[in-house]
Amino acid sequence: MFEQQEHKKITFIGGGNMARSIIGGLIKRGYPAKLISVTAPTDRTRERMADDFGVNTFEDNAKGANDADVVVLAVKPQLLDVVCERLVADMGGHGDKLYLSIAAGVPLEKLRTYLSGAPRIVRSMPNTPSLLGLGMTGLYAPAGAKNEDKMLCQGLMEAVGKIVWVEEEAGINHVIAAAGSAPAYFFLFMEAIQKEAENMGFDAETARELVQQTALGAAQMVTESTLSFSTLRAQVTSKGGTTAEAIRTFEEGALSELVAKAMRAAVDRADEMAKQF
Ligand SMILES: NC(=O)C1=CN([C@@H]2O[C@H](COP(=O)(O)OP(=O)(O)OC[C@H]3O[C@@H](n4cnc5c(N)ncnc54)[C@H](O)[C@@H]3O)[C@@H](O)[C@H]2O)C=CC1
Ligand SMILES: O=C(O)[C@@H]1CCC=N1
Repeated sequence: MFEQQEHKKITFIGGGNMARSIIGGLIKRGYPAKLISVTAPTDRTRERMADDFGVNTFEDNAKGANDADVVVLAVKPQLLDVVCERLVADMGGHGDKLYLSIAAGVPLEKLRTYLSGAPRIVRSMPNTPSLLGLGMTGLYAPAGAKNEDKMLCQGLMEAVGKIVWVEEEAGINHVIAAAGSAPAYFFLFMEAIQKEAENMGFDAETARELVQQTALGAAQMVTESTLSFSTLRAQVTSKGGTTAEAIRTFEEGALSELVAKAMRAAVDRADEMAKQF
């Protein structure tokens, strides 16, 4: 998978949770650490990146990005304008580099403005399971983007999980709702089950074990089966049994509607961010 990227140097601007997940996933897949650089303002972040993954680190964004082929924009959305403008000013231009943004809610046209008209920009929406090579990333490139650039970004993100291209930029916000933010939904659900298992008398460790092994088993069943989610659910739900009562309780609480509302709230927030940042 890395043939075409063998000589590509990647610099991550920002070394937070998401950059860490992608870098960890790349290293796990055998991407050479010496080709990866990370910039971050704090010593601690840079030290952790160097210690954990053996990548190059820089305090100065432009120094880190100067000889990169691909610059991954991995700072918080609200910092992107300042960070990008400073970056191109310090590099003396956009350098015709390929920029891959992972930021939620910052439209490509705004990125292009912040990056002084850079012609090669791809947007992506990854998620943190990338760290384990189990990421799910949405990618968007504008009409006219070079196929070579698209394939490079695809190859990078495929190295840490699965990818899907969206035709319209708005699709990136739908990927946020269904995948980028979604690990947190599952964690929340697990937190709730663990909490009640503890209320029922299990110690925290046992409660966690009950939840995590069940979540892992369920996710693995979904992955290995061609059956629909609802069929798999039906297989657990004996007529007149315990699961039926639990599911009825979820339905009474309109769980599906609540999930839909939460996903729409994530999209709305991304739309709002697009106006702000
Ligand atoms: N956390 C997640 O699950 C996901 C995050 N994203 C996107 O990834 C981006 C980063 O998010 P997180 O990693 O969660 O945030 P984070 O807060 O963990 O990381 C941001 C990083 O940027 C660094 N930073 C701050 N100012 C900087 C500067 N001037 N120059 C260079 N680096 C600077 C910080 O030190 C920090 O390491 C955001 O745009 C977010 O929308 C996208 C998908 C999923
Ligand atoms: O919460 C956020 O805004 C980012 C984007 C998707 C996951 N984390």
